[in-house]
Amino acid sequence: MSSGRLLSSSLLLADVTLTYPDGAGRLTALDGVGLDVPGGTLTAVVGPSGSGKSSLLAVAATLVTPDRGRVVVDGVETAALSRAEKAELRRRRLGIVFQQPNLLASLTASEQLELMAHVDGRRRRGAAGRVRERARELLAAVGLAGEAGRRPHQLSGGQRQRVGIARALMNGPAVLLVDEPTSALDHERGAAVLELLAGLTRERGTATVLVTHDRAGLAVADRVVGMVDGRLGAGAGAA
Ligand SMILES: Nc1ncnc2c1ncn2[C@@H]1O[C@H](COP(=O)(O)OP(=O)(O)OP(=O)(O)O)[C@@H](O)[C@H]1O
Repeated sequence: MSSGRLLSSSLLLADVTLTYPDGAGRLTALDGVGLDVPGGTLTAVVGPSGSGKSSLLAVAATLVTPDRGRVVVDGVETAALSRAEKAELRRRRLGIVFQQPNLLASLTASEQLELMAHVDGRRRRGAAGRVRERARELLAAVGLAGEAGRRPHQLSGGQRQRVGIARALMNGPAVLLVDEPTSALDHERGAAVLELLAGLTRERGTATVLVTHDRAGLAVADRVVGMVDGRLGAGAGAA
């Protein structure tokens, strides 16, 4: 094991501060944030608009570099990585689920997932068949075994979000970052998507961070943290 790796947690943020330019000064979006999410657990982050939730996800995703602090993804310290190394880390160890799944209109559900594996670029002999098999397995895991051949316009909003979740899991990520996955869904479909995320987190051992306003999200979480003015605190019931 190289010295840059830690085994204790799959996502660790320590004393993370992020500021943005704001006129003549700086706006503090994250203020000394610490978060430790072990594999196989789901942490829900709740908080008012502008409190820093999206910034937290962007930093955890290595899309934005904080002014200060550590971001450790699956044991890898990210501070010293080049842009290319961060991109590879994202492809191999991070899964991201967005508010809208942004599926490609011309591809079937299975092809949306297969594309992820090809972008990942790990090609082996016979890989295409295995990639297809994995896509089918994941679509079955999100309850879409019968929909693998359907294109986005033939799927409901909830089904499209499930495709987005399966796609995020395609490369076997250690860390799953989820941003308001139920905002476009009715209560019942939203609750089902959140239950699914919690189940997949335990089954696949991902360290999952879920930003949500949805009370059903709090119910499925192992831990709820509240975000106020860029700071994290215990947040059970804070939504
Ligand atoms: N690219 C940026 N440049 C400047 N300021 C930004 C930028 N992104 C976010 N901010 C500011 O940082 C603060 C935190 O924003 P962030 O989007 O992380 O909050 P949020 O909790 O996700 O909000 P919402 O729930 O509305 O999505 C806000 O004051 C916001 O205006």
